[in-house]
Amino acid sequence: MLLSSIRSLCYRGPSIASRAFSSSPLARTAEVKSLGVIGAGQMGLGIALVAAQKAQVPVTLIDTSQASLDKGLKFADKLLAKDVAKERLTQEAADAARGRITPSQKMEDLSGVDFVIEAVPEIEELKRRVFGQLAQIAPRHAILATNTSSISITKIAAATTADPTDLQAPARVVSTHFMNPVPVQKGVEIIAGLQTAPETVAAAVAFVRRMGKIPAVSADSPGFLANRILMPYINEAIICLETGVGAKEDIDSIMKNGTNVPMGPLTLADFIGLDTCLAIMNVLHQETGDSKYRPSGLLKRMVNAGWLGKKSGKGFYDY
Ligand SMILES: NC(=O)c1ccc[n+]([C@@H]2O[C@H](COP(=O)([O-])OP(=O)(O)OC[C@H]3O[C@@H](n4cnc5c(N)ncnc54)[C@H](O)[C@@H]3O)[C@@H](O)[C@H]2O)c1
Repeated sequence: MLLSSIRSLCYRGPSIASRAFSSSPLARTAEVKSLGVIGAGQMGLGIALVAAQKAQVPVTLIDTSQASLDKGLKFADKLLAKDVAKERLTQEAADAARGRITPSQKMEDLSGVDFVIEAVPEIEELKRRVFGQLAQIAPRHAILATNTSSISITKIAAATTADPTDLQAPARVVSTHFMNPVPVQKGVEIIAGLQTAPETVAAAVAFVRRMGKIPAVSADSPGFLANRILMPYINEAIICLETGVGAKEDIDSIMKNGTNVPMGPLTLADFIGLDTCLAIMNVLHQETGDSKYRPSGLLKRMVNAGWLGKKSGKGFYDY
């Protein structure tokens, strides 16, 4: 079922990129022996930690900010210590997982990895710049994955064409869209751009399975599946707050206790990050031109105020 979804979502025309890539040894994904993660924020850190623990591959974790790397690794230590305390993990396994993660501020340290997952902020220009660099640095067999929540994979893949001698780079770009928090959520959306080779999608599916995750395939459509459904729900909850339909506690309470989800939509928005929620709503609104996706005014004002949710200490609630 999943494989037929992959086939129907991937372009299967006679592209040079696709033909060249299909003979690559990476079609056999057991050969993914090392991972690079770009961005050590809440998503990148979680991806690095789960890959080190479950897929047991060495991970090079890149961030331009030393403070983010320090904060991320401190958080990894805390998560591992909690697992050891609860006897979900032995101390040896925790030490081994932590020892597989190497922090760095240099993209050049990705020159030997087999698979890269980018998790920098949801800004199209930034992601395009990172993929432009990555295509020049990563080995020519490496899968180049993005964790974008909403930006077109086709556009991100197109940013890898700076080197005219590397025709197959866009065919190696795919999305592995992990859910937050990565160590807890099982689902991962896999999205192919127009240029993505079917082998790249198969490699992504196989690798996230090695990480203990459950892949689901989506088309390269605004918001993909998860955020196309989730974000209008969160946005509507914020509009209900803004227009006085309910207090924040009541909005969260009725959705939590009435639809059997672990937290209400405003708490969830705080956990995701209000900047990320706004960025996704903007993509849905701009790409579809449909006013039903217009971001709430309150969401915009909160982001302008720097109230980004849990990560900034203040959102709909205080942290
Ligand atoms: N937060 C969520 O719930 C969630 C869920 C799924 C997907 N995503 C997506 O994952 C991505 C990352 O989101 P996040 O919540 O982890 O963001 P975040 O703000 O917590 O972390 C981003 C990190 O990227 C670093 N960074 C910025 N520019 C960089 C560069 N050029 N090179 C290397 N590192 C750089 C920052 O220093 C920061 O540490 C976004 O695309 C987001 O849409 C987020």
